[in-house]
Amino acid sequence: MLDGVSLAMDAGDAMLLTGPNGAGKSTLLRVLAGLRKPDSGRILWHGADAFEDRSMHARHIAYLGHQEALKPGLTLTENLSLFARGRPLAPALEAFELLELRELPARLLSAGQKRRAALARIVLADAALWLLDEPSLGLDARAVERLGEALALHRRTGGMVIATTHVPLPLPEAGALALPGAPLEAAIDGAWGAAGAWA
Ligand SMILES: Nc1ncnc2c1ncn2[C@@H]1O[C@H](COP(=O)(O)OP(=O)(O)OP(=O)(O)O)[C@@H](O)[C@H]1O
Repeated sequence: MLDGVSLAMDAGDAMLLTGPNGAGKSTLLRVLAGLRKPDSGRILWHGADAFEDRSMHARHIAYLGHQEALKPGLTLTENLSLFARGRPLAPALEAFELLELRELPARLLSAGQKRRAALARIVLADAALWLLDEPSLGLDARAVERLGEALALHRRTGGMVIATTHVPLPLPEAGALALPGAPLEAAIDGAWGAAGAWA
């Protein structure tokens, strides 16, 4: 499904992954995140193979999947603290207007608030490469604006973004990679493969 896919990123770059349902966008993101090994091809970070040193690769990555990965019984502050490694929470909470909700258990957050919390975790991660699977899913217009500001700040400071989407995202001057989708038999055969490199 991902045969022949090749992309390279530099500091400040952004890339949009598009394509029909089932085209392999989420799969490619998971491969890039080091969560799934490609059948063939390589992921290189400054020339070093990501799968030879997964913990090194993980340090460069902040990955947002479809699930928000919040512990429902913990407050937002407690949830984010799990990822903070001593970094202050306030800038990440502020970026998505979550300060007033910080003492609420995650189970009481609305779908859009949970998405904002998951995005705050990405900001907090302080990672060079953000891998975002449909980051604007469930966000209202104001939150999409805040997302745009967070993305712009990340890129201005040398960060990189790869995002899947079915809708326009506030990501100006992003490159685009359209995955065409694959015949059902190819998906069933498990024709995985990816090649990628970024300087
Ligand atoms: N672990 C897996 N084993 C086998 N097939 C899988 C696995 N995960 C996903 N697939 C299949 O791979 C294809 C690509 O899935 P993927 O989630 O990457 O698509 P997508 O482009 O992100 O789709 P969407 O736009 O619906 O989010 C689908 O046909 C899916 O059923």
